[in-house]
Amino acid sequence: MAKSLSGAGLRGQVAGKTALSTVGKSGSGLTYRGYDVKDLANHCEFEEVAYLILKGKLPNKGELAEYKAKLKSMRDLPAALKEVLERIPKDAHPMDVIRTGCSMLGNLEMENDFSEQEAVTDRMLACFPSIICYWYRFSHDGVRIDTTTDDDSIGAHFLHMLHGEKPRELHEQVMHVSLILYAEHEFNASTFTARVCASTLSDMHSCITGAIGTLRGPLHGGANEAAMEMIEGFTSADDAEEKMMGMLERKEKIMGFGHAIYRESDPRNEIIKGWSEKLSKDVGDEVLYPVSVRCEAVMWREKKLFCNADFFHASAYNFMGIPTKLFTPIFVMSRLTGWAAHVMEQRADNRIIRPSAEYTGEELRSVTPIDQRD
Ligand SMILES: CC(=O)SCCNC(=O)CCNC(=O)[C@H](O)C(C)(C)COP(=O)(O)OP(=O)(O)OC[C@H]1O[C@@H](n2cnc3c(N)ncnc32)[C@H](O)[C@@H]1OP(=O)(O)O
Ligand SMILES: O=C([O-])CC(=O)C(=O)O
Repeated sequence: MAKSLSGAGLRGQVAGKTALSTVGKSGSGLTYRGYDVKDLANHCEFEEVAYLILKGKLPNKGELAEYKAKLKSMRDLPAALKEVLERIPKDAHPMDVIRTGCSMLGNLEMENDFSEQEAVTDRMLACFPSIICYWYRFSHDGVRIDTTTDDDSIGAHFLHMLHGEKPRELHEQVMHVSLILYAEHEFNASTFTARVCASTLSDMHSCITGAIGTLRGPLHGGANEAAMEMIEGFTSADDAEEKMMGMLERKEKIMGFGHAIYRESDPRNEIIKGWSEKLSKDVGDEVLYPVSVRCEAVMWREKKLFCNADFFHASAYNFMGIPTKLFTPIFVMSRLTGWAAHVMEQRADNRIIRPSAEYTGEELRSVTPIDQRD
């Protein structure tokens, strides 16, 4: 019954102001500070877009070089954080690892006051890939990796630490695109979490830790992992169609499809789909990409549901040799920019976020003494 209320999930309600992005407005599907995401994905590196989101303008060459050099210099992890990461078991979920890593960093390098908000954000941007890969390689391969690579970009740094070798140019390029597509998305659930936390005047690490926990769920960022688990169970496009029809008959939710705001398509899909196709050819894949394309066709034909940003990210990441459980942490490495910018925006014009609830419980009643209760 609650779902039929027009306000369920706060859908359609304006919960605050932002100058950071527009989602699903007519004319363009997604813009960051006035730029179409397709334009950004075609022409920019992720670090340019991070700069745009966090500092308000696209950097010129000198500003970008300086920003990248600064981020590069902050990739190493404090010894106490490495110790914590080494104690987290191999079967932990990497989203829990990055959540703990972010929280621990907040203990070691606390944001003392809001004048440090940009500095602590840059530090997180630089070292989140190190946190993920340090834990992953220690727990899975028993090695203590060097997290101070000299790779030019955050995406290349991540792939280098993960695979133990410098990534190919194609893979670095895909990481730029992927991180750009995931960077910012208005008042999605994880960003709203960050803003609620910020509205109490809490610190940046607490806001980001809460947002990571919210992104983890399969209805939000976790959908890229869930989509991968589904498509790798299909042996061919025909097999995918048959099994999906069964899932739809059983009214199962199909991860990587649908959206709370977009009605006809997610503008990020066609971009990542194009790169997934390119990577599929590159690795000589004859199953995963055709399976994914068939899933898209079946969902549209049967339900008018379209792929969201997560669906083709699954195959794209898989073609680059990225383990499925690291998919959502990559989303974190990127969305951190949007989250932090929203925290800064909330702080700049704050009122504590505290909505009201429609009470559906018992009428007022009095306490029965404990020895008289059933
Ligand atoms: C980066 C991101 O976070 S993008 C989102 C990632 N999440 C996923 O891919 C998870 C799968 N998708 C979903 O669960 C939903 O589409 C959400 C959470 C994204 C949006 O939820 P809502 O805003 O409630 O969806 P919406 O109101 O459009 O749903 C309309 C109907 O379509 C159904 N539907 C929506 N998505 C799906 C899906 N993926 N599979 C099957 N049915 C679906 C809903 O169940 C609903 O039917 P009902 O009214 O009979 O319950
Ligand atoms: O906007 C949303 O609800 C979910 C989403 O696509 C995102 O956060 O990228």
